[in-house]
Amino acid sequence: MTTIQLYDATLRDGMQGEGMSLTADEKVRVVHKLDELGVDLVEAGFPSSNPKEAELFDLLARERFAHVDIAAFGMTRRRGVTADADEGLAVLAASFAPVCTIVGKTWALHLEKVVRVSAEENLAMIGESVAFLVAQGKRVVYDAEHFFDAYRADRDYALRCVAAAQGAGAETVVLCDTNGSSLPSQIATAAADVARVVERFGIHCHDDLECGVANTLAAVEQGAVQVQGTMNGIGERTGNANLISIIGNLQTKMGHAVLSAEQLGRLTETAHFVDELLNRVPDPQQPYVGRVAFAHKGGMHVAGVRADASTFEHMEPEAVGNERSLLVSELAGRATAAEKADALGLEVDAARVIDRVKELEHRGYQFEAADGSFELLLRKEAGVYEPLFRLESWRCIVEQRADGKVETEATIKIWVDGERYVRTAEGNGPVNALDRALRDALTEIHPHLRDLELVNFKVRILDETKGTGAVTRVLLDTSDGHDVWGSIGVNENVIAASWEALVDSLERAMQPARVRS
Ligand SMILES: CC(=O)SCCNC(=O)CCNC(=O)[C@H](O)C(C)(C)COP(=O)(O)OP(=O)(O)OC[C@H]1O[C@@H](n2cnc3c(N)ncnc32)[C@H](O)[C@@H]1OP(=O)(O)O
Ligand SMILES: CC(=O)C(=O)O
Repeated sequence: MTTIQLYDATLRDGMQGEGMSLTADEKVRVVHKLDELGVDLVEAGFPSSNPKEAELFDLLARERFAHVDIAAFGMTRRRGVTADADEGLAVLAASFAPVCTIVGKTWALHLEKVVRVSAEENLAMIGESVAFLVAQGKRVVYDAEHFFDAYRADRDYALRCVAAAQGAGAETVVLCDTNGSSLPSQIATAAADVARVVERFGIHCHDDLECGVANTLAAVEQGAVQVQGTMNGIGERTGNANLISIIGNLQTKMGHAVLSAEQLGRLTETAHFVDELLNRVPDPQQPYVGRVAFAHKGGMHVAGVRADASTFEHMEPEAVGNERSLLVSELAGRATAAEKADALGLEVDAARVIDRVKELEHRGYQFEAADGSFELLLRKEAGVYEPLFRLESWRCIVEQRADGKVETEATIKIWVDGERYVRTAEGNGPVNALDRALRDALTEIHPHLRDLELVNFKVRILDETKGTGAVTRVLLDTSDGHDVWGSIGVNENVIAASWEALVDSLERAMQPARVRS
């Protein structure tokens, strides 16, 4: 089977997306990550564009990569200058990068409105620019910008443009759907035509019609041997074709061994690494690598997965470094409760557990994001639940002073092992003050509760139409540094709802270690 080259454009085209920016050092880290993943070519940037890109190329020149080759990006010579006098091409020629990717025009609209050259002059710009870089010892990738729009406008001229690049020595000619305006059938027709004229062609798609990945695969089916894309599909406008999904599809659906099994197992961590560096929250629904890409919620689905995961999964999540999860909710059936209880080593009446979940969700609870509270519910049903303390009372005072400052103080009175604890604490809000007072008492007996961190606090009003009489749902995420769990509280009073979630979060921290499902 043909070997497909993986070409990552995250650091060039990806950075053309709104809000996308990385420092030169961060970009170097991305290249190392892509190298570990097994990407063949990384388009690191446009070295003649700005000082940061120039600095990046200086940094990259000192790095060593196991597999990846760096491509420097630029464009064909400007009109009216020779290739050897063109400043942009000179920067590419001087770069350490073994590969130079240059973009050139194909579409009459651009010849008329943007570069303002004749069709023949454009062919000369393409051929001379490629030939110049080849003569400088570079491997040249030629990006045929707007190829598919051009093909629809004037098929013969579009084919002459790519033939000119190939004739001048381009290693690969890449068909670009620059405006993302094409559908898979259009890509397939044009790519099949190109395959008759050009030996090695690649594909570069944008996602304006949400067809970026499908279009890329359609071109591969017609013989494309290089696939260009970006991590998580970042890029100009609606983004580029998502290389993560392209890799997943090529490898697991189309039989192209683009990565080793070990490298494929890094797909999820690589996708998340790039999101983290860009300060983006990973899309939970992203195919292959999203947090819920293999999450099952419908009771009938969970029952199927319990019998054989392939009943409701297109592949083993572990193969791409992801994991399966089962979501507990009012849509669950007995199988979900049974699976969760099994993982904790608990024996429960699964039907009763699910009835209880459904009844609680009807009252405003939501267990999907409250795995800690659900675990406690299971333990109560299994008869192995031990409360941390017995509550006598809690009280919160919020005081606004004349100078505008708001002070909060909480007092808790609890009983543990027959002993009464009364504690008062201040906080930056009622929940913080209650947490401090409660943990002040409990850490005397359970010191490790001191290490817990409340990492997320979400409040939702469930019946807005009732105004201040509405029910409030509080979701709390707690971390012990290794594990994060969610807990939930529901009450008409927001502080009471918060207290309930807080107590669940601490009680969950006291439960014995268990297996996750
Ligand atoms: C489809 C793509 O994604 S291509 C990559 C797009 N990415 C970027 O543009 C990011 C980096 N770009 C830059 O830093 C700047 O645009 C630069 C340094 C490349 C050029 O800057 P400037 O010289 O100020 O030109 P500007 O950005 O306005 O671009 C228009 C010029 O480029 C010329 N041009 C555009 N495409 C091409 C091409 N493929 N080949 C030759 N010339 C081209 C136009 O003719 C125009 O020249 P003119 O001003 O003499 O008429
Ligand atoms: C080259 C490129 O990024 C494009 O044509 O979309």
